[in-house]
Amino acid sequence: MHDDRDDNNAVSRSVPDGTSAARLAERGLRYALVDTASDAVLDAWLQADRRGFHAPAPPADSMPRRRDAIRGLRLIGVWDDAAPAGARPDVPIATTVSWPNELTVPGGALPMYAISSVTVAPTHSGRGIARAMVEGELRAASSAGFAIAGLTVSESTLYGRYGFGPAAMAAEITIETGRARWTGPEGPGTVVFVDINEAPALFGAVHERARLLSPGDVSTRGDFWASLTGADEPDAESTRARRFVVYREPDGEPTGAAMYHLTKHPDVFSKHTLEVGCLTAASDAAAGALWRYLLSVPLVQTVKAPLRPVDDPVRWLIGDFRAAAVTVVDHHWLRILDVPRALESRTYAVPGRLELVVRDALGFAAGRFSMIVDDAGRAVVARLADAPERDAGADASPGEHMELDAQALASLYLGGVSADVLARAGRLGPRSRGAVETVDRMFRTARAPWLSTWY
Ligand SMILES: CC(=O)SCCNC(=O)CCNC(=O)[C@H](O)C(C)(C)COP(=O)(O)OP(=O)(O)OC[C@H]1O[C@@H](n2cnc3c(N)ncnc32)[C@H](O)[C@@H]1OP(=O)(O)O
Repeated sequence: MHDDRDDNNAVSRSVPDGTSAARLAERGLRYALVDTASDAVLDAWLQADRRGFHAPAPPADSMPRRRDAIRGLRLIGVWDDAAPAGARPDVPIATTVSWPNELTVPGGALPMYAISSVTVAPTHSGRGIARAMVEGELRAASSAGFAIAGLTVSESTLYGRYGFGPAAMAAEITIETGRARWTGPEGPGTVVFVDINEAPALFGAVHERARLLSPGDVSTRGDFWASLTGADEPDAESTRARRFVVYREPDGEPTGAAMYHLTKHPDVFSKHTLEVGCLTAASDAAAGALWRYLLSVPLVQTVKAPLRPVDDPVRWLIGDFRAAAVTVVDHHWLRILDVPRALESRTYAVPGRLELVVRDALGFAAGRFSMIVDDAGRAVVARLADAPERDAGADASPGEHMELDAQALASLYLGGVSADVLARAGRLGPRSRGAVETVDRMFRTARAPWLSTWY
């Protein structure tokens, strides 16, 4: 298994991008790595990050924990040293954070450069600061040897311009419990309540197995499960409302975990809404048992589960298909930085040959590539000379031709969208039509890609 810690050290120490530093310096702004040895500097960065997402200032006694959670990461700040009197010059006007994690892909996993906390203070928006930071992080990822970068987004309009594509969708599932009637099998194990103190370790252990079953899912950072469950802030009102259940196999092994809270109906005590904060499962039996449990909680009229896989089997586990309403949203956005390495890191459903011509305004993925997949589903991808036309008569013909941009390539990568859909939407080059069926046979996966968390 890949060890994230080695990459983490390399990433957090690597210098900030010179091109972006120069671009921002022209505007009188200082772009730099955050000095993670200094508590005061970390606190100022955290303040900027929370302000960027309109979050309340954190309680003072939570600061040591918050600092520890980010100290090992690559933190970038942008400072306006010419801020007028009264403004706090130590608080950055823009932030990003990055760290290495592992992305599950069909047939394996590969290191990924995760980017988050991209914020620019409203006082400084619209001046190209976010662009400089995101491009800087992509250059940093590429020079550190990452083949792929990823992020989850506050708005889906932000990252396509940098070559990110929506690669794994999420389903928001709303189920009317009164109509649902369980028809699925009964698992052999048991659903039990667990205390919040036990929740982070149990949820983390289950997810660590579950994430490897879903292309598109990622490894999580050390503090992630304490933060998601609220175990790091047990007295907060939102935490106290949460309930935690675990599915244990007959031998006691936990293979599923769910967290939820109830939103009370203002008038009718039997019409509450149960909101699922997390459902992670390493087996179909565990997922089914947890769904069955959630749909049977008394006094609940509606169960709402955001962030589910688009092919969640739950609609086939209940008696009334229309008891469940499903809305699909973009969720995991990926950016391919090294085409041969990214494509060679996953397996493919059938053998085949392709010639890919990738356009990329930022350059990372641009070029012509031959892709040959063998009978075992393993790919060999090679950069070809940049001649615009291949020699049609040559036996070494790289295969059917597909022309696309970096964003479309990222969306195709995990099989989350078909080339047919992209072609119908005019997202592939005009000469790509002949390759569509081949690409779809090769890239398709048994399961829809899914990212089970935010990061
Ligand atoms: C991975 C994550 O962290 S997702 C979280 C993103 N951050 C947030 O949602 C926090 C609140 N928002 C913000 O902090 C800022 O408004 C940001 C980060 C979204 C944008 O910062 P800015 O410095 O104003 O962006 P910048 O001026 O660099 O604009 C870059 C490009 O994005 C576009 N853009 C900026 N804001 C938006 C928006 N809300 N919707 C669509 N496009 C936008 C600009 O038009 C510009 O396009 P172009 O370069 O192709 O011409």
